[in-house]
Amino acid sequence: MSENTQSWSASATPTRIPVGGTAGTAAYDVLVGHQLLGELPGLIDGPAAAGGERGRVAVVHPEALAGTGEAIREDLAEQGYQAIAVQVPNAEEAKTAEVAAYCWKALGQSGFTRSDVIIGVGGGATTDLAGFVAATWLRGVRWIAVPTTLLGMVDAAVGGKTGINTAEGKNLVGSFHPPAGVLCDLTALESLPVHDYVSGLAEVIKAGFIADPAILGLIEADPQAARTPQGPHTAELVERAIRVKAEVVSSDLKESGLREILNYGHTLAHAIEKNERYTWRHGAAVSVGMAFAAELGRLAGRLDDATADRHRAVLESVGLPLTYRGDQWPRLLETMKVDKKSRGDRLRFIVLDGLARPAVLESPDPAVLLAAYGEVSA
Ligand SMILES: NC(=O)c1ccc[n+]([C@@H]2O[C@H](COP(=O)([O-])OP(=O)(O)OC[C@H]3O[C@@H](n4cnc5c(N)ncnc54)[C@H](O)[C@@H]3O)[C@@H](O)[C@H]2O)c1
Ligand SMILES: O=C(O)C(=O)C[C@@H](O)[C@H](O)[C@H](O)COP(=O)(O)O
Ligand SMILES: [Zn+2]
Repeated sequence: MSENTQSWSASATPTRIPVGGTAGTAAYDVLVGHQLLGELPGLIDGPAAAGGERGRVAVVHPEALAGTGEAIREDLAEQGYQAIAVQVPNAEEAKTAEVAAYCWKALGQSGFTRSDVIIGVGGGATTDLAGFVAATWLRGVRWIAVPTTLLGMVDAAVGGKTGINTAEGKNLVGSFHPPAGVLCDLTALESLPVHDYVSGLAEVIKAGFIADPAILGLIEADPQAARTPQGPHTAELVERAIRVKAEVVSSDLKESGLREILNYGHTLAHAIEKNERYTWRHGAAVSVGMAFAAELGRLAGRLDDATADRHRAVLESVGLPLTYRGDQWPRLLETMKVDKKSRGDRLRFIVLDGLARPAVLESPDPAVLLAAYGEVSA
């Protein structure tokens, strides 16, 4: 499907979800609506703008959004910015040290200074990369996220976790570097292939299990409708999931405690992604990871059967996977040991003590881990 180039014309009032500044970082808003690109100059110039000379802007976008990236660059150039477009590979192929170095080169060659701004336009892979490049260039320049996937809007673009993968694991190199603003134009979702849209639903469902069960009710009421951006509850699902994330990261930007709940299902998910050389969509891996975490919670005596079973039902109803290769357990276990939640030799998982009651499970019995994996093995 061809991309759906976003428009600059005046918008109906968007929903504005505030994200509080912590750890010395500035607060910002996540806007959800349509035709939001008119907000860009205000965000680029920042609160201290004196109406003077307009600086440099780099629009980082994936191949799939070449038209959108160029349209944004042209519009910014017409408004007086020295705008460059930096095209990067689609999906996880962009989250590498080589692609980050390519972006640094583009910034260096255009004379990018500390008052200049990066705009990441694309899915979570693109905004993770663009944010990481912003965090590292000159030790940190401002950046704006324009997420164009469901997953990017509800999760990746919000909260300032930026980074790239290495051969040893997912997101192993990165920085906490919040954006100056996030523009979620729901129109962009219309060109997203269905499997990418459904992948994003995994993070929406995660937000439902860890904090906002109303999300689960909206999806369970009509799972087929939830699979498309035309569904009746799309805006509400997007906004509810963003509010869950915004509330968590507003109080714990650097993951010293509460923020770990956003990693529900991710310990196994990241191991699967690495095992598949990052060819699986993140949301698909998170789906299997949540099915596993539910079994782990149940077998550890923490989670009731009804809530554990509800994971399988709701994930399956929208077409997300529940199983992974049984013979891969030893490799997955090795990879999970370098998960960022691990401390020394102690594996740590997020489990549920009940619906919307996330908690940490420390050093689970290896037999329980294996039994939980048995429940999601194909
Ligand atoms: N930083 C965080 O807090 C955080 C949170 C969740 C996920 N993530 C990361 O996000 C990434 C996954 O993001 P994703 O699911 O958005 O996938 P993605 O960024 O890989 O995008 C999926 C595909 O869709 C294309 N695409 C993007 N927008 C499109 C559009 N509107 N129309 C057509 N095609 C479009 C992309 O080019 C890509 O090929 C993973 O790397 C994951 O680790 C980060
Ligand atoms: O924002 C967070 O914190 C999350 O854990 C959200 C996750 O959905 C996301 O995939 C994140 O990138 C995982 O972070 P990591 O620190 O485990 O790499
Ligand atoms: Zn995730």
